[in-house]
Amino acid sequence: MSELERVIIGSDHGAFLLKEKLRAFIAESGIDVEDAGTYSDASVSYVDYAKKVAGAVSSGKFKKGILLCGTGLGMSMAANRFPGVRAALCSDLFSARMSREHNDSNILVIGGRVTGDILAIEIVKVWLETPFEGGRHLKRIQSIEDILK
Ligand SMILES: O=C(CO)[C@H](O)[C@H](O)[C@H](O)COP(=O)(O)O
Repeated sequence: MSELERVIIGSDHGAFLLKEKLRAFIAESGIDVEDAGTYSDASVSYVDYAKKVAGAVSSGKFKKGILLCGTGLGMSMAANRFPGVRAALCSDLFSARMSREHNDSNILVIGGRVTGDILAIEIVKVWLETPFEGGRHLKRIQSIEDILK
């Protein structure tokens, strides 16, 4: 990993086991990872965990977050309500890389019932390692924030 940063990770029950695997992978990579839950496979609402992780990124406490649920859809919808959050649902390596290079995504979302564990780990690795390109993309991502002004 070239870019050592703190990361906050959260999931609902639909991706609890994947969260445990990704958390271990991130920690083994030497990156400080905070676990926002959930802490078992008991049924919970993804919204509560989206709020924890997206809130922490939106406030600037964490630069990057990872959210996981069954499909990744509910987490994406909830996380992208937070100012400054650019949550990207990725199920392939190209999208993960482009979400960083072009969109400066600050939350990666993966569906644990969609994406296998090995691919999910590769997606996390690419996402954490890929820098934002800036340039022509900067104005575009800034203007996302202007939409609701
Ligand atoms: O994206 C989601 C919600 O929109 C997730 O897939 C949830 O994990 C899923 O809805 C949970 O479903 P369950 O039947 O309650 O396990």
